[in-house]
Amino acid sequence: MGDSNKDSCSFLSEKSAKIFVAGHRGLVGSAIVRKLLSLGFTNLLLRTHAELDLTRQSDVESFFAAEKPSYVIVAAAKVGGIHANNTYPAEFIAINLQIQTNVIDSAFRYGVKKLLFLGSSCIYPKFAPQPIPENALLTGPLEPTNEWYAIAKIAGIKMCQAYQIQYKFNAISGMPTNLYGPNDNFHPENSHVLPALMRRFHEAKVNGAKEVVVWGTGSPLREFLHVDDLADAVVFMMDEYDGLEHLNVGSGKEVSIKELAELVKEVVGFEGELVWDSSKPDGTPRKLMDSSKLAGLGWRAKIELRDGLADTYKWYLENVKQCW
Ligand SMILES: NC(=O)C1=CN([C@@H]2O[C@H](COP(=O)(O)OP(=O)(O)OC[C@H]3O[C@@H](n4cnc5c(N)ncnc54)[C@H](OP(=O)(O)O)[C@@H]3O)[C@@H](O)[C@H]2O)C=CC1
Ligand SMILES: C[C@H]1O[C@H](OP(=O)(O)OP(=O)(O)OC[C@H]2O[C@@H](n3cnc4c(=O)[nH]c(N)nc43)[C@H](O)[C@@H]2O)[C@@H](O)[C@@H](O)C1=O
Repeated sequence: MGDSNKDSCSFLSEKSAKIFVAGHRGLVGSAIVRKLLSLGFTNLLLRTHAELDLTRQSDVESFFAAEKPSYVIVAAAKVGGIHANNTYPAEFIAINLQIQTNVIDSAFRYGVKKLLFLGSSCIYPKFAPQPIPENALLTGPLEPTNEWYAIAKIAGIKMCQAYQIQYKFNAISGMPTNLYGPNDNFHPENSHVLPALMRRFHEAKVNGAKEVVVWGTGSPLREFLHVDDLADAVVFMMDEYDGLEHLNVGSGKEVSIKELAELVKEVVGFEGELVWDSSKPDGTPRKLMDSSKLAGLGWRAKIELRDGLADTYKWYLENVKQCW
């Protein structure tokens, strides 16, 4: 923690500071907005994709020149599950490199006090030691289904570090594990596993289907974190952390995809059978992160998976028509 630079760590005391939350309508961005509003922040700067396309460098520069935010949280990105990552590699590398490069560079040029960039646990090697410490970065080959996205995210971490080193720009990075919660993407093919299964089990229940297909073998292990816990961690890092190294943000608990499927089935109330489609990729066998650095600073996840699933299913039932 950078005590020598405590001035830039006063985020929580600046409730009227202008904060640009990029990607505020997404899973993560919307949770960050909820958290900031609940804490009493009054001056959030928000733009939809249609209002400001962050891949357009000159538009991003003009926006920062005109608005001059004090703080920036980068939750805008091209995001998707294993199938989307595997199918659209060009979009995953190009769009993510463009968005993050434009936002980080303009934030520095237009006097932003502090920026937080969000990566993902897929930055680590496919066969990293478990739980995965931050220093496992760049120690081995990546998981092929998402290496394009991972390369972009690694470039984002390195760009934050480079701007800290050369320009003393306070740009930090957090690496969340697999997330879920309100405002997730429930697309049948392009979403992540948890929203995909929630929708599939729900539709099977409503339609009286006897079976639900689940991808892969069910053996991969994943660590899930409710997005409200992530939003809490983001605010914590904005207030407390100025380090050069990225920080892992996880729940510390892992489940197999088979266990997850059984849990989602139970929460949704589907009573039929699971059928495994082993023609679909499993992806990384295991990616439990070591989040002890963040824990050492005083932050821990609070929401249990079962409670978070119930909360998300309630949201899904109330908002399903707005999901796509
Ligand atoms: N979901 C997960 O499990 C995980 C997510 N993360 C990271 O968290 C961050 C947010 O992810 P998540 O909330 O899930 O993603 P979502 O897809 O839910 O939201 C992405 C947001 O980015 C915006 N966006 C996308 N492209 C552009 C663009 N060209 N210009 C402006 N805005 C754009 C979208 O805007 P609009 O709504 O207007 O279209 C949307 O609000 C990402 O960096 C991701 O890597 C990390 C680990 C796991
Ligand atoms: C957050 C992280 O998310 C992605 O990585 P991932 O963890 O592999 O993501 P996933 O949620 O899509 O799958 C997890 C597991 O679940 C299985 N699975 C079963 N049935 C469905 C299913 O119906 N949909 C999906 N998507 N997966 C399914 C699937 O086969 C796999 O074994 C990265 O590309 C990258 O975006 C990233 O950083």
